[in-house]
Amino acid sequence: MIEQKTGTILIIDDNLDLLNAAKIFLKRHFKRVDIESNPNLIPTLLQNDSYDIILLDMNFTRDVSTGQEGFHWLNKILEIDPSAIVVLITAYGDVNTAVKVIKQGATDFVLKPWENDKLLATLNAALKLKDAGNKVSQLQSQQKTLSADIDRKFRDIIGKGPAMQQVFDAIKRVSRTDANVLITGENGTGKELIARAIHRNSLRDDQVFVTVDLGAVTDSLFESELFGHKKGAFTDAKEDRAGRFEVAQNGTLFLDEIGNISLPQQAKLLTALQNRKITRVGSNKAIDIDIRLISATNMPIQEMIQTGKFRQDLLYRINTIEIQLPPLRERTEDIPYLADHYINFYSKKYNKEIYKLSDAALARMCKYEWPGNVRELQHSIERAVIMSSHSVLQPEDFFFQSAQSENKKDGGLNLDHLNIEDVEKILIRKALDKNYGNITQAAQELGLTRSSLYRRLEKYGL
Ligand SMILES: Nc1ncnc2c1ncn2[C@@H]1O[C@H](COP(=O)(O)OP(=O)(O)OP(=O)(O)O)[C@@H](O)[C@H]1O
Repeated sequence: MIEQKTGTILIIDDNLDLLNAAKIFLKRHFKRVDIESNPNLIPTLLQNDSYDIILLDMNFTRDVSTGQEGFHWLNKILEIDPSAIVVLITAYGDVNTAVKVIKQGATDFVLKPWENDKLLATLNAALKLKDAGNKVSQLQSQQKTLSADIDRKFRDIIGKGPAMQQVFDAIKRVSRTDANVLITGENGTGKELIARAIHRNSLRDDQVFVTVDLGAVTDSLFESELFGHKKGAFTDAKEDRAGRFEVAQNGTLFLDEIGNISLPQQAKLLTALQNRKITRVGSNKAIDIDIRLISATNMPIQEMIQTGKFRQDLLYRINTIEIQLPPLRERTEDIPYLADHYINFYSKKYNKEIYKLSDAALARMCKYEWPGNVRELQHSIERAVIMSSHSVLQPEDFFFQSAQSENKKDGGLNLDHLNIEDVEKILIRKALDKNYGNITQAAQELGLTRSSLYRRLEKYGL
């Protein structure tokens, strides 16, 4: 197979013989080699074309050998393109020249007269550096686009009532402080939404926001998921891998469902947070970590501390500031605004002409308990928008209507003797039956994430 030549090179030197000889030799190894004897044309050349490497002489005026001209043109090139890879051509091979050249921003230098093999080796190394730089900036822009895409769906936070206004106020106060924040609230109250808003308004907003659903991380993978591992550390460790702490370096780490981790896991997490260092599984090298930590839970953490299920010292580490998100049933004043927001959103998405809720539907919504909170409301509206054939949504367009009436039919349950867990169990069984055991659909219907539903199935032995 013929190897594809890569790399574009511009050589600038006042010696035409040298230029031609270099071009003939380098053309055999690189995709394109341009030559120029007049350095004054450098700005025009760089505006019209892009080069992977620029090979630049240090002296252009006859009898001048101070190298000042080379530095002048080096600065000009870097002004035009700060990521340019410039290799200087110098007649002096001393350490002073080398240090000066690199300090001024050149990548390397070659000695005149050069040996072709050495020149080739220098240019190949410079090309590798350019490729690596290109890859990094490509990955950075990919990462920015991906983050912006993920973030878009978490942008609009609706909350007109006093409870959410207090939350907005807290976001404003804490965002730029770098303090650790614990967000508490039932499923679907918007904990991740608020965590992302804090990150977006923080001093780290141009860095990554990394989430870990601790409820979905198994015991055996906890350390490797959070702290990473070295190749061979365990059977499945086929290669070195960074954990979430490292991936979040300089950014924000969002530990969701922190109330779900076991005591040994809490101890490991606490050590990492206290020392601000982590060690990959199978390695003994500690890595410094600089992250802003935001955690969230729907568990009653204070009760868990009383019963010895959550460590007090870990809580102190994570809850410098605590933000409590009220359940939707306690802020019904927000329901009309949330409903409007999601009706608009899903009407556009599904290309339907649906404008609003009927008064009767809104009244039903305000009475309903919303166990899955805003996520459940969002899904109910999505479903209603898809299914409805009229432009104003009616109570019968909503699933909760039938679920509740079915509940009543269901063996005439006496609600006075049921606790929350009993009701949860009934609702989960119903959702599973209705969706023929499909976890994703049942979870959606209940306004839960798949992992939250799995945890409940385990808890209730369903
Ligand atoms: N105040 C709000 N305004 C608009 N949308 C909201 C609001 N609160 C929550 N949502 C929406 O509800 C859904 C669930 O929110 P989010 O994932 O942040 O909740 P959560 O509390 O983290 O849930 P879980 O505990 O299940 O992880 C998301 O689609 C989110 O955009």
